[in-house]
Amino acid sequence: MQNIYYEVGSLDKRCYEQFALSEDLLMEHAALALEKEITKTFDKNSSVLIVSGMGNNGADGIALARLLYKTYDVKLYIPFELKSPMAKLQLKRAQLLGVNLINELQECDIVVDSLFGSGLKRDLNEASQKIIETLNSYNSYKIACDIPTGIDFKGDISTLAFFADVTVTMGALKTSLFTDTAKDYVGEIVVANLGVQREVYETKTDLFLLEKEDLKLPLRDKKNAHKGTFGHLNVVIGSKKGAGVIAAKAAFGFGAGLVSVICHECVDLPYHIMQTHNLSENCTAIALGMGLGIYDEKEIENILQSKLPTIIDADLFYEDIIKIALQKEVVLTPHPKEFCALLNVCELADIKVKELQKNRFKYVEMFCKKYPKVVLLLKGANVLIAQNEKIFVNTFGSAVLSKGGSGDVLGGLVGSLLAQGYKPLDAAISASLAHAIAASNYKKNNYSLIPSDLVEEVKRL
Ligand SMILES: NC(=O)C1=CN([C@@H]2O[C@H](COP(=O)(O)OP(=O)(O)OC[C@H]3O[C@@H](n4cnc5c(N)ncnc54)[C@H](OP(=O)(O)O)[C@@H]3O)[C@@H](O)[C@H]2O)[C@@H](O)CC1
Ligand SMILES: [K+]
Repeated sequence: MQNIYYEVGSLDKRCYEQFALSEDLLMEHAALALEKEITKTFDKNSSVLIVSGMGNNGADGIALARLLYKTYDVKLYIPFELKSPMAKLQLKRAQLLGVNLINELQECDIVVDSLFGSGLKRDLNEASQKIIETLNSYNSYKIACDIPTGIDFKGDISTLAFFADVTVTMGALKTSLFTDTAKDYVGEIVVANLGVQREVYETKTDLFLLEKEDLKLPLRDKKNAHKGTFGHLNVVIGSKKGAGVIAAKAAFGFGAGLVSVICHECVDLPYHIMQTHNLSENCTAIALGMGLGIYDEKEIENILQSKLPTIIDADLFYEDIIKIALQKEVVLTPHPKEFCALLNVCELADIKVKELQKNRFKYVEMFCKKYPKVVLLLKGANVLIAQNEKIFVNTFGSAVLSKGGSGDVLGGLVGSLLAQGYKPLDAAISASLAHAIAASNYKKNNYSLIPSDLVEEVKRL
């Protein structure tokens, strides 16, 4: 797990005040990290186009031009008059060496975007948009300094943004790199140390980036065990029966000892999934909401009042009845539209998906403040998993999963881990990672995955 921050200005300030590091020194390390990203892959004499803006992001790029001078074929393009004192100082240094300043963009082996960084405040003007458009059209290897130009501090893009292969971000990870909008632009993310190790630079945070190592599979180390040792999940089947059946199959494949569906009509089930009319006596967790449709209010009310660990998905986010469960440690797995409905039901906000997507962290925080026991898993290109004040980001998902049924598999995986005794937050984290990593292991192509393929990949983790 890695730390994430809303902003790192205060961490830079701490470096100056507590460790007597200078802005110049921090910037030198930023430029060294950019240099490393080039020298590790590209041969000497490769051509490098560096596009530098008027602020300190630009200054990082100009410092890089100096570091690469003589070994690489550097072309430095500065489209606007420099404003920041550091940028002016870096340019003076570069000019004293004789760095090649160019007046027109030229396609090179490598492009470094240091036009705007964390200081981007307004929409990109026309000239900047034109530059980014041209850079994006190049076949070059594209490196963004700190953050791709065009992505603002909230992670939003108002006009357009630089498409990076890699983003070398300065000091620490920022939330702006992990919005759904930013996902297509940031490429691989590398953190640059700014003169001290990250554990020194970073302070306490409640935001975390999940890594593969955070996936805790339900591996069995007990030898003296029977099926009851691994729990019994009850999946409530609704009017769209397939959803619950998909969840039940996924749960079984992810280690639940027993899985039953609660359904009053006949359902086509594999032999290893059982059917019941009421909660099973030895039930250890419940999954409900997927494909629910029209429901019996009394029955759902009873289930929501149960003390058993519960995962709730889909249709119930639109219903007032869900409030019964929100003072408990339930796991909720809404997609953005469902989360908007839930915020409305909970009288927290009346917003559309567009507004939510621009402020995912804000609305997740708002919800968790009101319901600190609930584990919220907000689906998206980057999944946010939150409880109380902590938010975890899962970036392993991809468009492979953009299919009907993927969410039902996730619900089943969460339910399976709950049934096996995982704490709700741990169940949500490991299920979400298993879901996304399994999908990325599917090698056929990125359009044909169906729920049963996904479950097969989960079984192979
Ligand atoms: N602090 C540190 O210790 C370290 C900082 N580091 C680096 O500094 C970067 C942050 O630097 P920064 O604050 O100077 O911001 P930056 O992104 O260069 O742009 C600001 C300039 O752009 C202008 N401007 C803004 N929007 C505009 C628009 N739409 N259209 C036109 N102009 C616009 C704005 O003008 P103003 O609003 O002031 O009029 C201002 O002049 C950070 O990303 C990292 O790379 C690293 O070296 C590590 C150490
Ligand atoms: K940039």
